[in-house]
Amino acid sequence: MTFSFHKMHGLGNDFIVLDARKNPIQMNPALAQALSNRHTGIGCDQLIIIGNGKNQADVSMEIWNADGSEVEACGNATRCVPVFLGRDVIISTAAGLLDARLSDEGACVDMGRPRLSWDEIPLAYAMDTLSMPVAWEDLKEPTAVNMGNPHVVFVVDDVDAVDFGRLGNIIEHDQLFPERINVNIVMVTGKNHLKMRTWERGAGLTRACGTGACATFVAAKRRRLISGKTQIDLPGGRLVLDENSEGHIIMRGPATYVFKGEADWASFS
Ligand SMILES: N[C@H](CCC[C@H](N)C(=O)O)C(=O)O
Repeated sequence: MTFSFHKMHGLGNDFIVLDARKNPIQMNPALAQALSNRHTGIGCDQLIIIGNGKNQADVSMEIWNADGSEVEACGNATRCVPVFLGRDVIISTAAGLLDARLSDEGACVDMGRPRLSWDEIPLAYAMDTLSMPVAWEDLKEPTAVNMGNPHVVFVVDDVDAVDFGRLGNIIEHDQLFPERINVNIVMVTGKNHLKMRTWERGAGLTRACGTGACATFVAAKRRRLISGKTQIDLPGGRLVLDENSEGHIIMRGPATYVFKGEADWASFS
């Protein structure tokens, strides 16, 4: 039985997009992992399933990491949905309703309000989340932010000098994080200008992480490293972050449609 898929990416954070609005798809961890595998499958950082929305949502969005874990939010994929559909949309996700609109650079999305208390991240026990009293070698005193998914943000002098492939993996799986964690490192490169990298929960080092950029913006603002609209440079390119009058995080940036493909479900069982 064959199916169509669409390859898209947000600054190189790449996705397999499945349109399940006419034919519902029952995804599971093993199948998500098989489809995401870059050697034996189609290959992606995350698998995105677009379904029919209900109530005020135009569509629903399911997000599966390459390791097969289903997660609550994906900023770069949220920008891809209006580009895929060719119109502005309200998207229902496990993290709530998201407003995603086409824009000159690709898309502009309202990623909602960050959650900042230790039990909303979540952490395994109570702790100040602005400057957490913890360290992993030279990465210390991070800020924790939940953007629908959990993040920690470390401020460093040089993001390119960090052994991030090793440390990111260690931190992701630390028992302080009962749901694991996305790990971000950031440096200030100018007034309201940051440079960052992300080790993603369930996907490892990626070219960009949209919710990571949102969490990093929130952390930098809380630490008074920036004030107002901010440009953030990620390995795959640039995002523009701001906060609206309701405290929602607004993210603008590219979203790219690459190609449509056909495959057979039997190849991934
Ligand atoms: N790895 C993330 C999900 C994908 C987020 C990222 N690709 C983005 O653009 O926000 C997690 O496990 O929470």
